[in-house]
Amino acid sequence: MTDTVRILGIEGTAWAASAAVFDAETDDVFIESDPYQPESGGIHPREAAEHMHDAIPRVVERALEHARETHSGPATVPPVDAIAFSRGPGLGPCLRIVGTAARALSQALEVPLIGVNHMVAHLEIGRHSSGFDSPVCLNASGANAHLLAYRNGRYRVLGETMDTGVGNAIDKFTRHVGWSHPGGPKVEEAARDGEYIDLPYVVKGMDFSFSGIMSAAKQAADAGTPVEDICYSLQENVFGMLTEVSERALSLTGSDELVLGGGVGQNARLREMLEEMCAQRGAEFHAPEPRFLRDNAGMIAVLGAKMYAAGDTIALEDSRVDPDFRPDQVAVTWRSGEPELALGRGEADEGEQRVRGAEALVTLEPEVGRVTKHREAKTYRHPDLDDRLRRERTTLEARLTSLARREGVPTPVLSDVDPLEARLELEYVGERDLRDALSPASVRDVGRHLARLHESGFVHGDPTTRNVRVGRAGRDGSPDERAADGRERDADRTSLIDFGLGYHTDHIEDYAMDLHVFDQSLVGTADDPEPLREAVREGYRAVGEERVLERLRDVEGRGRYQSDA
Ligand SMILES: C[C@@H](O)[C@H](NC(=O)OP(=O)(O)OC[C@H]1O[C@@H](n2cnc3c(N)ncnc32)[C@H](O)[C@@H]1O)C(=O)O
Ligand SMILES: Nc1ncnc2c1ncn2[C@@H]1O[C@H](COP(=O)(O)OP(=O)(O)OP(=O)(O)O)[C@@H](O)[C@H]1O
Ligand SMILES: [Fe+2]
Repeated sequence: MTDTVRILGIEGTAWAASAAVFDAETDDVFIESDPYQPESGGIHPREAAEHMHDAIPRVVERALEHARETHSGPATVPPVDAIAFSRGPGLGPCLRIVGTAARALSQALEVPLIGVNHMVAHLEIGRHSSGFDSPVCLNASGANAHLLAYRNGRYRVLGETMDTGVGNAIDKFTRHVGWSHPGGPKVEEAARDGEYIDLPYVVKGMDFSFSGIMSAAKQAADAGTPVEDICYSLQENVFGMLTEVSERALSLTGSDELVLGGGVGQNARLREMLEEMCAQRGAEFHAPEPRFLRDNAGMIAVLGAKMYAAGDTIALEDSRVDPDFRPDQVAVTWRSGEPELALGRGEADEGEQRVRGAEALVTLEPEVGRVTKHREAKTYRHPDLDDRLRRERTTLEARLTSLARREGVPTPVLSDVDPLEARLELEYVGERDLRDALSPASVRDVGRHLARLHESGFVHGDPTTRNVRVGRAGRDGSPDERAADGRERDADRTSLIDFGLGYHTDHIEDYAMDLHVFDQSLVGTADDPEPLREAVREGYRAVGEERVLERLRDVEGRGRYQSDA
């Protein structure tokens, strides 16, 4: 008998009925899958469940056969050590079939049961095959799109889609033009012959939205724009957005490793953009092989083995499936004691005068009180899109930095702007980034500033802990004067910088999103974010409207699994 761990994995959250056997000693992963292919339209939950009902027993049997064939122990010993299954997120009717099969098998073989979060499995398979320590992970799947990073025992959601998953968005467009499911590979194919047309591009901090670009794409198709041009431009904008937010996540966390997960990760253009972005900033990029990107039981078995080694099994009575299972709900038992991301590390050493942000190269001259910010070309983006974004953002940053200041929010004084060159010259403010000086008092101050912007009818757009400076402000406002208003100690006073993603709006939703972006960045950078999140709300309440905070609670309640509806 061998003592190597072998795990049987079962997957069936939506379309892939799949079973796998992972052998931890040889690192071999055997996968047997049977995809559901809708006759027309997208995934129908009932049809998908019928498919699972038929196909799960078949693929499980095939995987078990493989396990028996490769098993060296006596026939009385079970061929696998545990059964791991996707507990969610996914379509309820499909999940229940998988759950039932897994429970039955665990009882029949008398081996433990392991409940795996499908999204965490998409991430862990990349960590497993790359050997990276603590990467940021971009999950680009059908029903989801989000950025995850490990911190303090959980995978934190640094950013995510504000509406549909990325694959579903693409699939809806292809349905509109009459193509069969799944649409992603067809868009990739058609894009080869396309030319660039202007389409919306929406990122808010590390969150992003696909609804605007998708309606524009459908309208363009209805108006007779060549479909290959739309496909090409959809890929450029949608994948450009995902690449940009990934870069923001690397910049915010200080990580220099990125892994990709999910079915859309099979797209060569997406991988090319991520690869190029990472190369440009000196980070490492890894995409697992295609059979591990699309939904598959291999990733369930691999994570199952890690959980098994950590003793993370579940009792039958606790093994209910969860269609809304979020990755940040999972207690990451299999990584305890591992090193954390070195958060708070900047890209520049003390004394060095150049900082590479997510967007720009920033030259700091504190002794003369000056900062020069240059949005350099991002070669992963289409040049037309790149020119447009850099120009727009430079102009907006100049305009809103000054406007905020007039509305009483401390920001740097602007001394020069050149939109064509995407270059700004600003006053040097503060002593350090908020990321390195988090305190309830300082974030309370930020809460007040955001409320004041919103009261004036615009949003910051990217209020992260790196876009707030703390400590002695710029040239005006003597320390005494500011201390005299009795609010915060001088050391906790904050200035806002980097307004390039800001815009005018009177929608409560946009104000709530602004706060949500700040919240997520606190969650991503602080060990104990709760008191800080509370302090932001306190500060906001003092100046702004309660209904924005109410809307913020709605926004937080979203981000649930969305079916293909
Ligand atoms: C919860 C679970 O059921 C769900 N699964 C899922 O979405 O299947 P996945 O295999 O990760 O991704 C399927 C999506 O991946 C897209 N896709 C496949 N090949 C593609 C390609 N070459 N380019 C773009 N998209 C592609 C398909 O169009 C489809 O939308 C998820 O992970 O969100
Ligand atoms: N006016 C300023 N005064 C002092 N420091 C500044 C100023 N502007 C920028 N910095 C420093 O440079 C860093 C990067 O600047 P900025 O956020 O504007 O660039 P970016 O590329 O847009 O970054 P990101 O998109 O990652 O937020 C800031 O985090 C801050 O440390
Ligand atoms: Fe998936």
